Amino acid sequence: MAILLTGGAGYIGSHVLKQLLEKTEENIVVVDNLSTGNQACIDALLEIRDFHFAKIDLDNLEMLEMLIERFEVTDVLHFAASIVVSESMQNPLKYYKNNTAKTTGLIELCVNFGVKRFVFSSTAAVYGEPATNPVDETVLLAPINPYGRSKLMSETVLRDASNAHPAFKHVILRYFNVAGVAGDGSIGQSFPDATHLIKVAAQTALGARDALAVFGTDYPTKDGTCERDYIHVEDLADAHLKALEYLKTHPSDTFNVGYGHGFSVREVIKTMQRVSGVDFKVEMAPRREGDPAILVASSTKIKTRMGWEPQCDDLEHICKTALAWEKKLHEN
Ligand SMILES: NC(=O)c1ccc[n+]([C@@H]2O[C@H](COP(=O)([O-])OP(=O)(O)OC[C@H]3O[C@@H](n4cnc5c(N)ncnc54)[C@H](O)[C@@H]3O)[C@@H](O)[C@H]2O)c1
Ligand SMILES: O=c1ccn([C@@H]2O[C@H](COP(=O)(O)OP(=O)(O)O[C@H]3O[C@H](CO)[C@@H](O)[C@H](O)[C@H]3O)[C@@H](O)[C@H]2O)c(=O)[nH]1
Repeated sequence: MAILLTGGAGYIGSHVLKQLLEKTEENIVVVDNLSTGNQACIDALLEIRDFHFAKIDLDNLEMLEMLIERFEVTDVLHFAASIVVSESMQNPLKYYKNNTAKTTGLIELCVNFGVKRFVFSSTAAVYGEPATNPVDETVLLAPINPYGRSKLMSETVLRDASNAHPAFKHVILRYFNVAGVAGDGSIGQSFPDATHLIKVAAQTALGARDALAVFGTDYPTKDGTCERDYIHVEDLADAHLKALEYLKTHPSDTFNVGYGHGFSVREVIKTMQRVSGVDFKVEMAPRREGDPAILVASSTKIKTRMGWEPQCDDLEHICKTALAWEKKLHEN
């Protein structure tokens, strides 16, 4: 029995990998093409305990098949994807190919080779521009960008596969905005061109960028800037461990993972300025294509059904951990 992680060298996958290595005794296999993930992260995690790492693309089905058979993989956590909303507007085919087509190939392989449980990294972007917030899992799914549509299509493939093959069960986790890094500072978000607000704010506070651009100040929100539900990556990682346990005794299902309250772009910037002590330069810019005004999770379902209890629901803490990691990257 073993757990396979795709995209385990990336930001979220590596934090889940860390918790699996620390808290379980399962055999673990990681595949990643290192397009945005990073070898240093794999090396740091190998210090905790041994696992198998293969640098391959998801489309290498031959190698994936060999790994699933050799390690007798029973569980798959599928993180590997392209993730930047704005890039998906410019280059949608990259998203449909890397996210939907390759995920379909992986699901087919899992069904054919007896994988029992599959946890899928979906996104709040499947909700598009919801009529009200917080959103629960039952509201209309109407993504407004190719990234969200590529993930929604994968959700559909997964549901249909489980319906047709009941021995293959899944949990879909719809993450809201993931931020922060591991409290011990051992791993973090390393991709230098990352576009996420909190990482960009930390880089600007440290002088790695001249200014932070606020994308849109005319949204129908509390201060005109977009509102998002920022969830600490360690709480998100814990949801994956709970999802694997849940699937052993429950049917397939879908869960939001967020805190249930939103912060505007201006509020995030103010928080980063406060924790860094740097009044960095902020510039107002036009809206970024594909951005909804507000996305906030209702997380009642995951709390009541899986017993998930967030430990890091604190924007200051999230910003502090992101800043500490950025400092470490800066010094190396
Ligand atoms: N970061 C967020 O706020 C957020 C929110 C919602 C959902 N998600 C989802 O979470 C998952 C992980 O995101 P992340 O933030 O860790 O991104 P990331 O870019 O850090 O991680 C993705 C990993 O997958 C690898 N990868 C990509 N395509 C691959 C392929 N074809 N073959 C093999 N490896 C491949 C990359 O090298 C990287 O290590 C993604 O599925 C993303 O859609 C992220
Ligand atoms: O330099 C920046 C970066 C971001 N923003 C704004 O900050 C908000 C958050 O943006 P970002 O951190 O890039 O995240 P999202 O575009 O909301 O998308 C993230 O969150 C989604 C879930 O809500 C995931 O699915 C995506 O993979 C992940 O990139 C948005 O309103 C952006 O317009 C700025 O104003 N300036």
